[in-house]
Amino acid sequence: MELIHASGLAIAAGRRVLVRDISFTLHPGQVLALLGPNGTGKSTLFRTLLGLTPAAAGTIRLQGASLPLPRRAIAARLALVPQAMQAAFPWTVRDFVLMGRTMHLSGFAAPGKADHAAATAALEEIGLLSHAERLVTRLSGGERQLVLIARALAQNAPALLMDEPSSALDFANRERLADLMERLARRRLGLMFSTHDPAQAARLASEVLTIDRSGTARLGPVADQLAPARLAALYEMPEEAVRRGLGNLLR
Ligand SMILES: Nc1ncnc2c1ncn2[C@@H]1O[C@H](COP(=O)(O)OP(=O)(O)OP(=O)(O)O)[C@@H](O)[C@H]1O
Repeated sequence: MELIHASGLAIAAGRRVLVRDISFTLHPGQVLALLGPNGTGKSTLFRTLLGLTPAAAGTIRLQGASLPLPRRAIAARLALVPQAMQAAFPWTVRDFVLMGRTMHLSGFAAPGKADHAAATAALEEIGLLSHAERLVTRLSGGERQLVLIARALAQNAPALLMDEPSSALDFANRERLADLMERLARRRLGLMFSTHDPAQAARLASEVLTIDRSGTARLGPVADQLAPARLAALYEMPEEAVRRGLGNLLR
């Protein structure tokens, strides 16, 4: 069963079409990287897949069901790790992660045993269990990013959209996240993540979707998409500069 299927999709910010003709499929166990210069529409693509921003054209199917779908039906199929936490309220880490369970609760029902167990498992998975009673407003940027990942895991959706999930993480936590993503893929979750780091895409993904400044989307295997000439065209920079930037990745 396809977790996500996008066909002829055009994404827009307000009335401005950002990217035309995006087509891709995410299968269970697949890791798909999303690469492109700043402001080309990566976050907007995620918002569109989640039904939060209307598509300008094309179709999106989540596990065979076409958008638009009720919020709960989307949340049962797709979880998002957003780029940054917008938490003005001093929730504890545990309560914040429990919000990932909202779609499993009816109305204003209080979280039950299964919800607490899912939140605990998610915190444990990301190594945050000892931080469960801290306030999210007092966490560092990297710790907040880990909490966002835990909240998405607690949702128990079969597919995860991760918007630059390691941008604030230190080297050790980046490696832990990479290990976690590999574990999740082995458990047959589908993962789609945006990154500005071709090395991270090369390490984790089998396929790469790129969006360039002209609004063109291109899908292909990692080896083709991350070739220096292709990256040079994508980022509009000299191939020599790409080769310098990639350094050891090419050796
Ligand atoms: N709510 C909004 N209203 C109007 N324009 C928006 C809105 N959100 C985003 N945009 C515009 O849409 C374009 C794409 O933004 P988006 O955040 O999707 O890019 P991105 O590829 O994720 O960027 P980055 O790599 O910098 O995170 C940008 O030009 C941005 O200014």
